[in-house]
Amino acid sequence: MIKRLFCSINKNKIINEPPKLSIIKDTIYNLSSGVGKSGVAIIRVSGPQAETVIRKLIKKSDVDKNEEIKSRYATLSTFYNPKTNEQLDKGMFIWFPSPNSFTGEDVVEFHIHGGRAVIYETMEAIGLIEGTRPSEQGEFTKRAFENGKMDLTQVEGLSDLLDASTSFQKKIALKQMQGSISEFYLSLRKDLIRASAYMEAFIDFGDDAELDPEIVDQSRNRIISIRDKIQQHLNDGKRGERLRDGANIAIVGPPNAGKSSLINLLTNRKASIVSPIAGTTRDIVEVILDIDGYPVIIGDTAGLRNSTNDQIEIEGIEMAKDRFNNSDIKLFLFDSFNLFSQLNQNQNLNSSFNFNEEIKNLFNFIDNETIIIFNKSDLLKQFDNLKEWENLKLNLLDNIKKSNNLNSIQSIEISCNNNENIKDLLNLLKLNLKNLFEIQDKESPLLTRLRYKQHLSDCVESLDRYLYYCEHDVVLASEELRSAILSISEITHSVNIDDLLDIIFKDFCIGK
Ligand SMILES: Nc1nc2c(ncn2[C@@H]2O[C@H](COP(=O)(O)OP(=O)(O)OP(=O)(O)O)[C@@H](O)[C@H]2O)c(=O)[nH]1
Repeated sequence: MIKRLFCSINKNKIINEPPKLSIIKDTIYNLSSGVGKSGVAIIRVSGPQAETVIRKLIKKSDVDKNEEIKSRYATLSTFYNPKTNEQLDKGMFIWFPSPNSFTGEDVVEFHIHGGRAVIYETMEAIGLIEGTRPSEQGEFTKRAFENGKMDLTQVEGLSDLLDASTSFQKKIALKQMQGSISEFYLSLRKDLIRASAYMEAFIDFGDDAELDPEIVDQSRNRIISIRDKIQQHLNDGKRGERLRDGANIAIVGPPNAGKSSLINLLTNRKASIVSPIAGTTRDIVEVILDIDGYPVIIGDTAGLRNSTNDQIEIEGIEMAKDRFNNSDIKLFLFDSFNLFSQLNQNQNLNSSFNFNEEIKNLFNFIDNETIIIFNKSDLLKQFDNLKEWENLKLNLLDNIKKSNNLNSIQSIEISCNNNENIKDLLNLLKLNLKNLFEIQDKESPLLTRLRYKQHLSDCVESLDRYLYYCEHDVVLASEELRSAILSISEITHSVNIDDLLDIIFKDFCIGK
């Protein structure tokens, strides 16, 4: 049996460590507020020279040379160029001495007027002070990470927060930045360490120890439940991906049903061409929308018909079908007037509707996330047999439900021209989006990065191998447990840190 080697430390031995090198870091500065003219601009300075920067820029009377600068206090002051003594601006500064600052270093924030010249001259003046230099992209956050102010998931949360364009994205990013994801993964890690304690102890005791089958069983059961928890977290139904990229919504239907009219109504602008000519939309017209805080990409597709010889339109129809099949929410639009006219001509509810093959094929893909929309309800008002229209709708929905094995089917009647029921349609969409985005298991956070997915999958694989080995080979089983723990640890504190940091901080702005 392989035994672990321990290094014993002789406490009486005097260890001559090499003297520690004190690495003097540059003091970095940059504009932390947005670029461009603004009421107030904030220049952040971080590093050992931060206090010197304050003292060099302000008038002596504002803070006496020997006086301690009040921390976390907004001090009104006039700022001067330390070389020319020319006034730069009148504003405020806030002093955050280490370690209670964003970066963990000494930090000062100058709140000045947001004009280009004021910002430029103030930055130039700070640059005159020895040991200072402009920050690189994400360098403030990098220092915060290096100083243990945040872990990797929190840094990524901050990056997402800066990129968030809808309120749901913001909500999740804020939670992540404040440590919700770290807490979840750290507690999984802790559970794994606890569950592995027995195996480790057994190996440490060596050949003399006997495996207590009951304790092995307990340990194995604990690992199985942790493994299942991770697997459940991994099966998040692509919620995390959707949060970043937006949910895909496709509008499909026969030509002239009003698909472009609907997308224009939902987006409140003319995104797609509306015309009475069938086959107007050929390509997929995509619009990014924020519906109730959820990010959404909505696509208007080519009208589905098979009576065309137009090669471009045929290609557009193929793309529409593909988009429909791969969408999170499908809006299947019909022209109510057209449908009802067919009935009035045929007078036979049971006869199959005159749908073209392309439409009939797509019926197979109608699922729980499809909303059947009967548009142009305004045109129905001219008929006096509307009861039959209700029967016709029920008949059609029933047919689809039966052939697709669905318990229920979502449908709504609207008029794009008269704005009828558009609010109700939006509410239906919001409900569907809520189900898509919001996780049922409140304890488990959203999987917002592919990186987490990879480490978690590695962890599950190691745990599966552990479960296989633990019956026959305790050492190998224990090795697998250790590598499972390492995989989880990598999420918050990656081992290949430099490569990863470069990727993460590349997305940051210079003042962050
Ligand atoms: N009366 C009425 N007409 C509508 C309504 N919605 C759309 N239309 C009209 O129907 C015609 C076709 O509308 P579009 O929005 O271009 O239809 P489409 O489904 O995008 O058509 P294709 O691009 O050919 O697939 C236009 O003349 C619209 O003004 C509605 O609610 N009521």
